[in-house]
Amino acid sequence: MKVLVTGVNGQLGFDVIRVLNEFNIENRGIDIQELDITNEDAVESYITEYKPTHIIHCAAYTAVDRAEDDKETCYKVNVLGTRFLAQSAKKVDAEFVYISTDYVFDGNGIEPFNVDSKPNPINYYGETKHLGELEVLNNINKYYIIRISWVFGINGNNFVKTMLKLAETRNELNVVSDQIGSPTYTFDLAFYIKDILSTKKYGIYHATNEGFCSWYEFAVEIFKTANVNMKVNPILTEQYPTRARRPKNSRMEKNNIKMRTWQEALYHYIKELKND
Ligand SMILES: NC(=O)C1=CN([C@@H]2O[C@H](COP(=O)(O)OP(=O)(O)OC[C@H]3O[C@@H](n4cnc5c(N)ncnc54)[C@H](O)[C@@H]3O)[C@@H](O)[C@H]2O)C=CC1
Repeated sequence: MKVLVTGVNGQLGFDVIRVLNEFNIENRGIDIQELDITNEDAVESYITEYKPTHIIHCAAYTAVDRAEDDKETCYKVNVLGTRFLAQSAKKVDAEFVYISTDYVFDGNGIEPFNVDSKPNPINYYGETKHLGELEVLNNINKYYIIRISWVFGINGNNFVKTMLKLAETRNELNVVSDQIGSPTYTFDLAFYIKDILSTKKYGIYHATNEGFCSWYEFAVEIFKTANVNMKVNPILTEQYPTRARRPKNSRMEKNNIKMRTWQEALYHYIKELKND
């Protein structure tokens, strides 16, 4: 196995490399400095030269609110970048892992979305991630599309770090309580992704830590786990307007995937953060 990982400076790519190294799997992690995935020629020559057996595509334009005003860049990275990578993967006969998101769904109802539910994104970022999925489906047969949600990892910024940072200057916070999903630790995802390689069970997957909660419940658990005193007040989405709409129901049904609960994952994550 020879694995190329994009987005290595991001949350997930960083942990994927950590896990591949732990298992002595030959790999190379790259980010925009080494290869801008929106440059078609550069992508093709990079991949035909390195000849990976697997590509784990974690790079993306992930600024959900900014995407509404910077559609061109978001499209180039999430749609064209994915197309170029998938086409080049096919040329060298590499398996392709595309990381997608709960934001491909509209969030209507209260039932979990399953892998066959129809995507219907309600913000531009979600739209481009869905178009990215279609690029994968149209360009390569050996693919794993893995939809993940509410990610937290050691490298980069996320909700957990934001909450703990706010606690340095505040003792009361309002947090949205009517968006429900599954917080997920990138380290757990990285193990899951490593295990799926070469299974040849190509298709679409939902991978998250076990259990659902609101951002409000997530925040309460973060402060409890980190032993921080904080008054957290539940508020409605309407009371916290953002540039991009967010789906209210981000519950995803998983197909035969058992991961530890988000609370257990959070406990280990905060322990790791404190050791930093
Ligand atoms: N953060 C989250 O809560 C969620 C993330 N996802 C998906 O998971 C994947 C990983 O997310 P994160 O690690 O949180 O993202 P991140 O934002 O931490 O990292 C993304 C990386 O992509 C790189 N990148 C951006 N444009 C590039 C370009 N033109 N060429 C090469 N590299 C470029 C960035 O430099 C960055 O290091 C993404 O596909 C994202 O859409 C899905 C659901 C939730």
